[in-house]
Amino acid sequence: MLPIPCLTRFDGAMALAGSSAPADSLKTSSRNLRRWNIQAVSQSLVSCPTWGLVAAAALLAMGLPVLVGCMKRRKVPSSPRRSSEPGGLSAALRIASSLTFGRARSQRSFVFMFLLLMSLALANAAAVAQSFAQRDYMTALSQRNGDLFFSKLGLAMVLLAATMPLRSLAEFAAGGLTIVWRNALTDGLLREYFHPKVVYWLRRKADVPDPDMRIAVEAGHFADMLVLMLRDVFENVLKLSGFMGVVYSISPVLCLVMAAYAGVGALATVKFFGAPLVRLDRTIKSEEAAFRKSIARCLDRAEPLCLCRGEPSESTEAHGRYSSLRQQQWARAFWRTSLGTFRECFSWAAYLLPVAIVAPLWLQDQVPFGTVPQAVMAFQVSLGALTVVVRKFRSVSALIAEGSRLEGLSQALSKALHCAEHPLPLPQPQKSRAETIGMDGVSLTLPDGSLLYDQLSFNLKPGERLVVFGPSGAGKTTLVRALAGLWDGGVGSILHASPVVFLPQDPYMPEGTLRRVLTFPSAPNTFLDEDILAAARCSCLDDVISRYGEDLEACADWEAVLSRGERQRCAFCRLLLVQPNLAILDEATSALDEPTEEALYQQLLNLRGSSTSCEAMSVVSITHRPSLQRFHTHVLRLQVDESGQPTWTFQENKTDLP
Ligand SMILES: Nc1ncnc2c1ncn2[C@@H]1O[C@H](COP(=O)(O)OP(=O)(O)OP(=O)(O)O)[C@@H](O)[C@H]1O
Repeated sequence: MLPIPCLTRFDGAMALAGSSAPADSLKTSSRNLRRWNIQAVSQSLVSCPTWGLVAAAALLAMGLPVLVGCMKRRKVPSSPRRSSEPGGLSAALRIASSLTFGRARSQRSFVFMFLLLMSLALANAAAVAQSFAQRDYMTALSQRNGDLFFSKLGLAMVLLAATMPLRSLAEFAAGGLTIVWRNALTDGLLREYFHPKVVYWLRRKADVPDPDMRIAVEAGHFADMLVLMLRDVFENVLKLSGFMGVVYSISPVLCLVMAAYAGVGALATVKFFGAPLVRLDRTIKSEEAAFRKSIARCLDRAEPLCLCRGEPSESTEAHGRYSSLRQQQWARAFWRTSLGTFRECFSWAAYLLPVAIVAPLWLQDQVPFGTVPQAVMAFQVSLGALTVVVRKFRSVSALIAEGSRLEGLSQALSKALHCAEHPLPLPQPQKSRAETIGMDGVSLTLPDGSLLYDQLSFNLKPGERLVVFGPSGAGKTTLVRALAGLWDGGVGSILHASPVVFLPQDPYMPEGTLRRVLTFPSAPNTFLDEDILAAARCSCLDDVISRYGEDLEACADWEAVLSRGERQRCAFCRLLLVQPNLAILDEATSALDEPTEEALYQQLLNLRGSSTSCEAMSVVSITHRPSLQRFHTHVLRLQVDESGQPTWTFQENKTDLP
């Protein structure tokens, strides 16, 4: 039910009018009373010190936060982290428009938007009709016309009843739209995030510290707030179109005053509170994410942290982050308080102005009494619609902050996608079977421009195996990165066989079953159970599979329960199952004892590449252990000469093969 707040202000006059005379003499006596009332009102307006006090208090309450806000503006603490998020409103608008008109739009979102718009439009029409019914029953009440009063009251109740299902429909449409938009946002971000090699480049190149939080939490929150905002805008435009006409029909002056007042309010809000609140919201979001990540990281790396007794140091770090976050939160609390006070003062006018302008019209007999509460209601609703920015500014600023963070992630993903598709030098799959790896004039550089190696060239034929030696930091892993397309500094040409399997020193352990761990990243039903178990035994994993009763569906936190050597053997099992044409092992057996390592390499010698039926698989091994040399046909040595320049030698291995 819409409010009728000014009724009580007129009940004294009504009581006087009602008790003074019979109905036919009412007009004359009430005219006298009205004259008396006008005098009384004007007298009290001029003379009563209370009014002056109220006005002074209002001015002070409105001015003080703005004044303190101006003083504090310089004191908004700057974040210790430099944010690379794109600019606020435009970024949020870009995301919103991509959901509505861009790639992420869907037919279902239009259906929900249509339902939302229709239900709000009908509910609003019912509310306008209700305001007229209200005017009539209030007038009937002042005239003591019981029949008219009850018939108009009945009409108002029918209109109210019609509004209820329309409001439920609007609620449902808003909920549906939120889900559709959240899906669109999350799907788009996830698709890019899991595009091959994008995660690597996102971590290396982009200053986006918390993509997980943005995708998992903020995308949903943004969709939620965007729908609420859209609903508010729809609702307020409709209200405005309905009730502003009502206000204008009652008093054009009131309509003008209202528009001017709303304009000033919106401008003051955006100008004084806009920039600092949006900036603080954005900074707090980033710092909260960094704070959360620093705590989660300690849990992830719990064992090494406890072993090096690093808790006090990490605790100091976490408290430091939190204290910076707290400063930002205090600053935001101040600005929000100022905004809230301003909003309160601003809304007083919705009670005072229409009464002050329309009551004299009734007192001069120019409008019926019901017009006064109707004017108050229409004024409040229209002013509310015009000042939606003032009222909802906290949500607007949070929406802008999250929109800009999502746009920041989207831009970082595009950049990472570009790097993933254009690494330097660009490794190409081989065209002929004459070689499994060919490097021609490859020079790799570090981000600071220093040279790792110059004009590196060598070839391996199918079945040949290369071992790479070199001191720590010589660039052995960087060579693997260049082969995998994970490097962006260098020139030259690289060819390699396909399929190729990379085995890093610290292999990736997925969540889930033992089957998934032993076959990752192949689909679960790619291999037969007996083949998986046989490959696990060949990888010296007998202990692990018997510990789980040879149950491939067993689940555990594999990162935590398997030793590093066991994890390396799991990765080796994947290699035995896939049998690619080329395997690249970067210290992939470094955690194993020598007999186990040699047993695994012996297995490699027996493997045949998946598409070369007669040739054995080619292997590139990076290691610090000279004992592995005898399993390889060629040796590449990366060194640094006396003058500090990187050099390399590539030779055939003359030692006897096992
Ligand atoms: N993303 C990067 N940015 C800057 N420098 C890097 C980056 N990655 C590697 N480096 C530097 O490149 C050099 C070679 O690193 P790489 O990991 O290839 O050495 P490595 O020979 O494999 O060493 P180790 O035997 O210790 O594993 C090192 O000095 C390292 O600090």
